Amino acid sequence: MKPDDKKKAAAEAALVYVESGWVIGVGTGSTANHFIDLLARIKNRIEGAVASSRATEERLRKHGINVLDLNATGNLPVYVDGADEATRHLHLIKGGGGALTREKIVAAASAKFVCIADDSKLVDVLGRFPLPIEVIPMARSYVGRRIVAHGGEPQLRAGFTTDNGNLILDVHNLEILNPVELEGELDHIAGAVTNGLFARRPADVLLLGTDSGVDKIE
Ligand SMILES: O=C(CO)[C@H](O)[C@H](O)COP(=O)(O)O
Repeated sequence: MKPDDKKKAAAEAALVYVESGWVIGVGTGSTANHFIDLLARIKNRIEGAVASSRATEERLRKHGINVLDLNATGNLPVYVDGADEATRHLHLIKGGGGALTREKIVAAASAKFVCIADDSKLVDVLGRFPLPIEVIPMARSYVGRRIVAHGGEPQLRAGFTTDNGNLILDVHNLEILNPVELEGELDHIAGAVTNGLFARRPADVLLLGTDSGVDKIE
């Protein structure tokens, strides 16, 4: 099965976590896009969705799905989003699409985080995928030096600005043996808005599209 078909299968399996009358959180990326396209089929049964990026907001609106502001909804029952890497402990690297800050906010405000991905995303140790860090532009060099002190190799994502007007440093060569600790340490660097580790608020369920169906890890 092609990776995209596996992503679609995982997205379809996430629909059972959506209940009638709910406002749900929706992530960003190609797997989340499959989920949005499938969600359109049941759009009349849900109240609406909170988007984790402008791109997602646009796609939801195109399907006629009601888009709501997180400030108006309060906490959400469920958030559905993809990941760049995931472990069996449900720790994730996210932010390949650069939406990590809004994704982390919506995940934090949701009772359940359902992560959808194809099985190529499952790893034993996080870090082969470069860890994205959103930084305030004036802090780019400072944050970079602090990352080097952590043993990482930061690379500026060229020509990219986040929905929040910031930059992304993609950090290579990290072997992340303790994601909970590293997430906290990186959170304390001045000028680093968000790092792409989702370990302090991990996924609650991981739905992985495989050649033989969808595996559920929880
Ligand atoms: O974190 C993300 C965007 O910021 C995405 O969830 C992540 O990059 C996975 O993308 P895709 O579903 O296209 O493989």
